Amino acid sequence: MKISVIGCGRWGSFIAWYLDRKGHDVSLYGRASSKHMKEFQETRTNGLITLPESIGLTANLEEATKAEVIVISVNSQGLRALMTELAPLVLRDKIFVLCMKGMEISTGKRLTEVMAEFTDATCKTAVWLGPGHVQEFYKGIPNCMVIDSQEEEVKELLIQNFSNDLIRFYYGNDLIGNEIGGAAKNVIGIAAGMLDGLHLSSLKGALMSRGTREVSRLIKAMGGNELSAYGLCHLGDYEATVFSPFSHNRTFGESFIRGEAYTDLAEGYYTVKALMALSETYGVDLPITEAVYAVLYEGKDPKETLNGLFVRSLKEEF
Ligand SMILES: NC(=O)c1ccc[n+]([C@@H]2O[C@H](COP(=O)([O-])OP(=O)(O)OC[C@H]3O[C@@H](n4cnc5c(N)ncnc54)[C@H](O)[C@@H]3O)[C@@H](O)[C@H]2O)c1
Ligand SMILES: O=P(O)(O)OC[C@H](O)CO
Repeated sequence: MKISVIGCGRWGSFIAWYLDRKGHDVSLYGRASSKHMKEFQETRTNGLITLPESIGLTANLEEATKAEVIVISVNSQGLRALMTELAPLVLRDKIFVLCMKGMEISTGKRLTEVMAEFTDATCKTAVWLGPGHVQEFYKGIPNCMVIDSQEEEVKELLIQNFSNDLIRFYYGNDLIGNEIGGAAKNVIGIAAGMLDGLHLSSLKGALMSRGTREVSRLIKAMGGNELSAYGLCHLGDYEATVFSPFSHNRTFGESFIRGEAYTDLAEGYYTVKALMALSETYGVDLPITEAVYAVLYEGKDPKETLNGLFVRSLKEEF
């Protein structure tokens, strides 16, 4: 398959490497101003991954849209700007694959809903979610992921053509649940980092249990399948987020508690805002999300906020 990957950061560059390794004809697009693209053009490496010569590097967006499959892996808040830039090219008969975990804060939309504003009926959109860090895949450590789409034939095509010994893909069947679950796991990842920063890592078991529970409530209220919170998009991603030293979201949470600056993309920092709005819209109680929001955006003391979670009225577990 001829595939373009848009977004040449940590994840987009890995996807390009992975799909090239799978035998596809891959090119990687990055803006000419991008430091990631400059690094790849000059050295073919970003320190995490080295791209073989078989992967074309381009800073020409029109060229990137010639492929039949267009994978997008930019920061979630940047998707609308990217699609606005693509709009004059009038794209038809394309399959877009979103490799991103977030939601649009300004509208509260899931990323496939943002895509729907920009694509016509000839274009199809899928999401690719689940656990995995470049550092591990690149060493040959396998993992399981999920691809979901409203179009059955698109799921089939992508899963058949993308699976191999490194990634076992499952067929998703709950776009709402998978998108919300994938985005929300980054907020739980920040909470996990905060616990690490407070030397309370032993609470991560409870975080896993209660985090999945609150996300499952939200998914159900939004019309999705609550079980998706226990699937690869969310619970299945906790090892890579709640526990991994490679997780940007977990590291961001820990750095925040320590008062240290953190500059890499931590999607949960933005997603927490979108989840707060959804909590209100759907009337769903999201105590962990609220706690993360209070610490990040309202300047609340982390330890006191945690104590606040413990003194809420006592309730049934399920
Ligand atoms: N296991 C997984 O599924 C997994 C793993 C890592 C990251 N991710 C997701 O991938 C997404 C990207 O994360 P990352 O860690 O690669 O971030 P990153 O900051 O390393 O890379 C993002 C890239 O997007 C580029 N970009 C932003 N707007 C653009 C635009 N309009 N046009 C072209 N390029 C644009 C930036 O220049 C940057 O190079 C996030 O949503 C993240 O949650 C998923
Ligand atoms: O490094 P993080 O926290 O952005 O997480 C990356 C992936 O989503 C883990 O599967």
